[in-house]
Amino acid sequence: MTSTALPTSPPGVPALPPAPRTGLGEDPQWFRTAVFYEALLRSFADSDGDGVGDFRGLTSRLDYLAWLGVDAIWVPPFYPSPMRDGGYDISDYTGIDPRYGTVEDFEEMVHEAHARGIRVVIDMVLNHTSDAHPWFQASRSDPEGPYGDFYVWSDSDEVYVGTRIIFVDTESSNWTWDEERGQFFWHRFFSHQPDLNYDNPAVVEAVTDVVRFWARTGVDGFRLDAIPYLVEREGTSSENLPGTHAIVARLAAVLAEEFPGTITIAEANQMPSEVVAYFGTPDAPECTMCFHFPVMPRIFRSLREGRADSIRQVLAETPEIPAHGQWGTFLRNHDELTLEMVSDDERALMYGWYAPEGRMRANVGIRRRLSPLLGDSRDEIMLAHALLLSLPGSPCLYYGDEIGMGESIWLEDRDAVRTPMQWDRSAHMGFSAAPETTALTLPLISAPGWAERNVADALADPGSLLHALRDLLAVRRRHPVLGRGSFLMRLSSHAAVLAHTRQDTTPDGGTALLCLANVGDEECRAVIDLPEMAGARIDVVLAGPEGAHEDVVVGEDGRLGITLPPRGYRWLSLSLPVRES
Ligand SMILES: OC[C@H]1O[C@H](O[C@H]2O[C@H](CO)[C@@H](O)[C@H](O)[C@H]2O)[C@H](O)[C@@H](O)[C@@H]1O
Ligand SMILES: [Ca+2]
Repeated sequence: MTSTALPTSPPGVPALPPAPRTGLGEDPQWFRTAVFYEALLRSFADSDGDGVGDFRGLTSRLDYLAWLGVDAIWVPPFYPSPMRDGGYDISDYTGIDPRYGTVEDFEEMVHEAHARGIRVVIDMVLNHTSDAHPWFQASRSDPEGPYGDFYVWSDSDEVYVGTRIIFVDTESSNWTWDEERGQFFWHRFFSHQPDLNYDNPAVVEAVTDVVRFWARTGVDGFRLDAIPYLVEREGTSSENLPGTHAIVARLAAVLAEEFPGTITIAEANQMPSEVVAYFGTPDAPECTMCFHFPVMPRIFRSLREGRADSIRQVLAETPEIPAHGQWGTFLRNHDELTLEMVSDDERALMYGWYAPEGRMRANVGIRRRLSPLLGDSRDEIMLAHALLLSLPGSPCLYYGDEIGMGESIWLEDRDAVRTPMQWDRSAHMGFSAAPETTALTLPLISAPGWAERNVADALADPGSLLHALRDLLAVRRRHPVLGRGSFLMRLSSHAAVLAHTRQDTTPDGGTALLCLANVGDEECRAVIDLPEMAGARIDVVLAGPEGAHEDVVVGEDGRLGITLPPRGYRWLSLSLPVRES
């Protein structure tokens, strides 16, 4: 496969200035209040009728994303790749796979996104390459050559034995024997994805140049894929090691100096106590944002237990983060619903509730989409989003979940949740203008009840899930305290009711939002302790599910009593009365 390379500066020549980000506001803190949207390029919209989604297709749908209220898109890897891991197996870091379009198409997409006030975050896979990458080909054939030390080679596979295997469905070792070189090579993921050797300064230089290369295009940020695994050491888990942090900090310093305002998002599927280190420190910052992995399964767990304890607990175990940082939260993404960060008991519960059939599982997780996971329950989907949008962090939606798209567990691996976007009822559900006989990148969902869902129908129905989610996003946008404000868990008298406040700390007291969620499937009454809010005035900002709602007050005793319907949620704005001094 050929690639289309962007023009680059020869080594030693000062980098070109980044492309201007025309159309965007000047807010360097934009990521705090942003709603992100993962647009899986190959499955989003196909402009040229070859059955594969592409940049021009994505560009043609930006108006829809702007309408929905999306502030930033995350575009998964689009680089040349043998596509044995959905593009996370890169064979050319500075090219664009021609199936996705040209350099001009990419630049046009970034430009048009910016013109609509939408930022663009691209995926950067630094831990490993495809075995088809020329670096690996050179490394295996010429051990003494310039790329000989670019990967982690060993005469023995009895090295780093304390390191867990991540892709347990397919891999039995993190080492694979290479006949050509006559040595084992190290890989944390598939055996066709050799890990780069970050102990080699030439590797660090090479990947830093790759990051510079893409930063120059004017993208707004990078999702740093699989970042905990850069460096490995004997006698450790080879995860989150100091050497790995040093490399992330170095990358951050390069971006801050040469491309200020470019954000990084750490994909570190670890417990928050470990992840927090990927924010770095004010003196040595690392990432702008880090995904918070373990809160996600706890949202799902709480809905089946009818108790909010597990969410409370994981948030209690979440450390404070430096002022420059922000969590990234999500309900689903292009991978399995990962259960790596839960206990064995919790995992068994989650499989029982959400993956009763073996085919629904992949590695350590569940390869299903949001709507089918939640039994296509509108109330549960809305409640899950109300939680997502009110807990600390900037939320990321997954394409298609806004119309309740289904899954295909008959497809292999995580392709179950990567089927083409369903835009309308035309051929190929509006995803592609390809002839009816053309095989799409993946087959469309065919199950009755799921196959027909599409954006056009949802747009035409003011009562649709799509409209309800758009309204929810609009409420969040009107309340930036949900992105910027401090977070405090509140004491609730009912186990099913999660209560927390988000508060701005301005000299006059600022604003506070009380967010309530009844994760149970029965109506319940709860009393919430708000000791410093006695007598506060309350405005209802959000109330669901729809229906009549009682007026509530914070009594002079600092308590608020409320009855919530099954799966009910409320966002209440609290303002303290001005007291005479
Ligand atoms: O490039 C390899 C993989 O990298 C990301 O993986 C992450 O997802 C895994 C689950 O599929 C997870 O277990 C791991 O901890 C993460 O780093 C990427 O999102 C995957 O699509 C990709 O296969
Ligand atoms: Ca195409």
